[in-house]
Amino acid sequence: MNKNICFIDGLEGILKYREVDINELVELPYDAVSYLLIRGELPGEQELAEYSARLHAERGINREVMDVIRMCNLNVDAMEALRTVVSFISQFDPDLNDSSQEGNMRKAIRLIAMVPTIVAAYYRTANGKEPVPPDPSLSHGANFLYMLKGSKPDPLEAEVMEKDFILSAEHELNASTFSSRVTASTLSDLYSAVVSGLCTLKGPLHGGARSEVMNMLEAIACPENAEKFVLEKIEKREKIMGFGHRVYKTYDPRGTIFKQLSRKLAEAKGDMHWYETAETIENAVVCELVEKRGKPIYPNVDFYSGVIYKYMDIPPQLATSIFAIGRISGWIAHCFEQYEKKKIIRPRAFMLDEC
Ligand SMILES: CC(=O)SCCNC(=O)CCNC(=O)[C@H](O)C(C)(C)COP(=O)(O)OP(=O)(O)OC[C@H]1O[C@@H](n2cnc3c(N)ncnc32)[C@H](O)[C@@H]1OP(=O)(O)O
Ligand SMILES: O=C([O-])CC(=O)C(=O)O
Repeated sequence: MNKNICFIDGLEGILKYREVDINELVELPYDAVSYLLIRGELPGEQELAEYSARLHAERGINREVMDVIRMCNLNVDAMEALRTVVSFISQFDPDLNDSSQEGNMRKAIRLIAMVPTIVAAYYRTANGKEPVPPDPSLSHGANFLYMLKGSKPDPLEAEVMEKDFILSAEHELNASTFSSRVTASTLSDLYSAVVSGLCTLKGPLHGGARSEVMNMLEAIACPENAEKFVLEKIEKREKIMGFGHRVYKTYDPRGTIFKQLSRKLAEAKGDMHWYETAETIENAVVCELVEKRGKPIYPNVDFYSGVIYKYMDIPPQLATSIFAIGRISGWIAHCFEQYEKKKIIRPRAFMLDEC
């Protein structure tokens, strides 16, 4: 029997994927974490080499897909493009209607491998640049940055990207995973389930908050403006993006790691500006909400990840689609578990009263 995909202790701030703590997972390659989520066990050396080789071999996209990406970037934003293109590529998958475990695994590998290529190609073509083909010698994170920017990434940025994908990979029955699982529960195909996840991740109360955090940082611009911005928002009873969580009543353990990583990047670049702006926002939100509500609200996974993207020159428009690159392994792990159950998820309407 497989270990639970995810364990969250929202009071103590503990997160595990398949019983491995997030602080240990973040030291592994994304491919190993993806394997762990989907297969249920950490891979041995040989298994990891084989899994990575399969992922690296499936990173390319064909000309028809490139044409659709070029069409998308005339009209739609990155998440709309990603949703459309993932739906479009299903027709090229020879295993689309093979619902055996092996057929689903082949689809999973293609999806995990191709999504970063789609996001990077969308970004480059939208900015009048030629897409950069994937480099099979690079890790998941380094290859994504290479396809996005067109040059081999600095090692610290590659490491941070890899960790970002790991920290974003899985979070139990969050809204997007739930919608992927519902789709899988009808025994619909894996592409359809991933499209459901993308559609749900896009909203600003979920993964869309990551883009909104970056827009907020840009609007605030410097630490001196942060407190006033926060106080005005709270006064108007508006939400501060990147704060609060349905499950965590304490600091999100991924928030702690993202905060450390954003400080590391800031120091390496000799530019504390965005880090200090973010920290001032955090202090103001925590103090003001303790004052107003008697209890604080802490940064969630979307807050300091947005700071990291600022340091890596990633535009806000891409932030949520980059979240999806990490989260797809979690969606797929849940779909596989659901396929095993062969049971439709069909809650009753009264259950929504508790949401
Ligand atoms: C990957 C992810 O999905 S992580 C979450 C990303 N989303 C965001 O960052 C958006 C901002 N945050 C939020 O909207 C919420 O905190 C959610 C959606 C994450 C969690 O929502 P819920 O558990 O339903 O909490 P809910 O929205 O009911 O908030 C409870 C209280 O805290 C307040 N609150 C919650 N989040 C915030 C926030 N970010 N800023 C200010 N106040 C907040 C609410 O106004 C509410 O106050 P009240 O009791 O006085 O009415
Ligand atoms: O779990 C949730 O509700 C939101 C989410 O996806 C995350 O925090 O990663």
